[in-house]
Amino acid sequence: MRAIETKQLKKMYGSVPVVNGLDLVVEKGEIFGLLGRDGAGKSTFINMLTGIVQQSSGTYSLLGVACPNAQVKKRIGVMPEYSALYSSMTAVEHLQYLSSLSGKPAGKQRCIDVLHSVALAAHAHKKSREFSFGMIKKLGIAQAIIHDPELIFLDEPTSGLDAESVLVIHQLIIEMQKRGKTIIMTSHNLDEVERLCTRIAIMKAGQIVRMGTMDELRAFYRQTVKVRIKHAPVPAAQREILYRWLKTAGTKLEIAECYTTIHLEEEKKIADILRAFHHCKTDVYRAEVAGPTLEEIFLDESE
Ligand SMILES: Nc1ncnc2c1ncn2[C@@H]1O[C@H](COP(=O)(O)OP(=O)(O)OP(=O)(O)O)[C@@H](O)[C@H]1O
Repeated sequence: MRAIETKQLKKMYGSVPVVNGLDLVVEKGEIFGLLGRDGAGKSTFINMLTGIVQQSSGTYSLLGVACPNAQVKKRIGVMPEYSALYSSMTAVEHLQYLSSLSGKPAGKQRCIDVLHSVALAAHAHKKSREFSFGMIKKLGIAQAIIHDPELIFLDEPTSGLDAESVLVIHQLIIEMQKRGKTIIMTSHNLDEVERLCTRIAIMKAGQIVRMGTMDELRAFYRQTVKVRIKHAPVPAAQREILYRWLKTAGTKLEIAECYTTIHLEEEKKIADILRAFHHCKTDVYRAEVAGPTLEEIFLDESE
């Protein structure tokens, strides 16, 4: 079953398309990562799917049901971007209250169990006015899952949390997936996305510019091979000829005194590069060939 399907989903603010006609399918059971620089449109996209923002055009369905739909809302969980908390209510009281609003009131023990799963059980009975930023964030995740939803939206679930809490949240996300839940998450933590997500979409200016599993993204980029060469300083008389040649041989050339990095379309061009250095009377000490990391893919795409 499809957890999410959007067709040409669009949001305009004035004349600016902030989300520009997105077609996306997320299958049930996926942990789907949305990446993109600040302002790429990730939150707006999620806000449309969760009914917080109304789309300008296009359609979407959640859990196989055309939306917006009040019944489906009960089957999804949303971590709020900014939690509006009642200062005199404890964590447990918040969860009890919020779950009752969702139509699936949670008992005290269920609340404590969920707080435990987000590493907040120790503060279960603390009033929210005494909460730190990290505690508020964890309560936001607890709020998203308290009613045991099938589809969970997490907007930067671990940003600002300490390392131990990050691990607890990662474990929670993995366990939820094992229980058949679908998770869609945004993150600026590329390691996290790489570790957790079954598929990743990279957003830029309201559009998805690249999407796939980590292996697919890597395979796509494997077409360009990054070669980093450590070499002797290039003799002044040879510089122009070598640099001109390198520019025609590859893309994304970075030149420093004794290091040159170049992206090549084909691996077999590496030999030509090394010959060019030799021809220009420059000793090569080391040549490293690297596939792209997710960070490089992300930065390339969102430039
Ligand atoms: N209510 C609004 N009115 C006008 N413009 C808005 C509104 N909400 C968002 N925008 C603009 O839409 C664009 C996308 O914002 P959005 O918050 O969706 O990006 P994002 O990818 O989630 O960024 P971040 O990673 O910083 O959260 C930005 O240029 C933002 O300024």
